[in-house]
Amino acid sequence: MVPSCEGGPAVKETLLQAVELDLSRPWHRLRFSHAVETRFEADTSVQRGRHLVIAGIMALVIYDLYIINDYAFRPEAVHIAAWIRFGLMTPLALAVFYCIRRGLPSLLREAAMAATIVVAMLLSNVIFFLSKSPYSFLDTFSFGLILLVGNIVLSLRFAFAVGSSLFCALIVATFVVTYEPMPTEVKINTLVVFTSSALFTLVANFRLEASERQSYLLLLREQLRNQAARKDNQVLAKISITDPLTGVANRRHFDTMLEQRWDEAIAERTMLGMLVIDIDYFKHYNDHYGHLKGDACLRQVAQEIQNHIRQEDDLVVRYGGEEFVVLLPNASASSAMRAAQRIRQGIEALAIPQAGPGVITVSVGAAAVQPSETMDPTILLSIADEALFQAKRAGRNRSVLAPLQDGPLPA
Ligand SMILES: Nc1nc2c(ncn2[C@@H]2O[C@H](COP(=O)(O)OP(=O)(O)OP(=O)(O)O)[C@@H](O)[C@H]2O)c(=O)[nH]1
Repeated sequence: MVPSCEGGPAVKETLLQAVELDLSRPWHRLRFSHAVETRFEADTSVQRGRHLVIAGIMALVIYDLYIINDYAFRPEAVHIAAWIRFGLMTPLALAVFYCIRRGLPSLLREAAMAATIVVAMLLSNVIFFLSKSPYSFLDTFSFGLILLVGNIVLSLRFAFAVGSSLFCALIVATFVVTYEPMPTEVKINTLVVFTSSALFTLVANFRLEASERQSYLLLLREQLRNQAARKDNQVLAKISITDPLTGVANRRHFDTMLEQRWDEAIAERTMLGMLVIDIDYFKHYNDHYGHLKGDACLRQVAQEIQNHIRQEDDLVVRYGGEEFVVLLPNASASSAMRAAQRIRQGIEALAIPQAGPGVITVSVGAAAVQPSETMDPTILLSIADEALFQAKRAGRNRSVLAPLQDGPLPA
């Protein structure tokens, strides 16, 4: 029985609270709160159905084998016993098992199984009652076995175990008391033995269900807690690599990814491209509109850069202040330059008004190299940065491709 953990975080949160509450419920309360009970049923119903059917078939086989018993000490009634066992009890029980196997709602499933126990008890009483054999009543002592099957082997849910035990007691009492050939002392003894069997098996039944439910609660709580912890870890991991203002990657993540992409490029013998993007005259914008508007502008620019890259492969990073870096795996110098132009034009097209005349623009330094073991990955950043410097010097709002292009760099 493994609890499943479906549903969103909020659902899991409330479920966890409900589980905690259920764990502190009074010892005599077996049922859980509604949400947990529903989950318990969903998680256990298939396995429980299977258990009921397998244990039920075993019990039925033994019930039918009692025909040997009938033959041994009430041979004159063996036909009627056979008819009751094979003609009535067996088809009825098989029909119930079939329905359970197909899937019944929990209450119906338990009720059907409890009713099968009551019918087995009724028919066993009918068999001994109809026989004229002087020893026929002897098997009333074994009726406790039927309780054993219902309350322990099948482990009927406690309420149903109590119900079926009461019905069985009523049936046994009725048949035993009205059965003439049985001496009174034996009747008393039969009823005492039966009642004690009922009580003992009910105590065992309660403990079985209580411990099954307790184990389920503990397991479910463990799973929900683990999931919550995993979720928290994922959130923390994401926070640790994200720039809080713009939502793109931060510099720490860039350092890791640059190394990683560099090694991949060496292994796969591919080019690695990079863009360094800097907003032009951002100080003017900030001074004119204030820091909050400046922040909003940075967010817009970051989003626009994101719009022009390959979402799965490329990485946008806020490198610092108003400077962004884009890492472009498997990109030649010309494709890095095309990406630079798309981004630069896209940002200009946003038409964010600058402090003076015109709109917010960016300058871009683009570079691409073929990485090798003898080179340091930071060289790529240096040459892209140098290209950015050229773009700024040449008047801004432009992209400049670093002179070292598709060929390998000197060590
Ligand atoms: N609003 C805001 N401004 C920032 C942030 N980080 C850096 N800045 C501002 O970005 C501006 C950068 O200015 P400079 O480095 O002088 O560069 P510039 O004015 O863009 O000039 P050029 O780069 O030469 O075109 C400064 O005014 C910083 O205060 C930030 O997180 N939010």
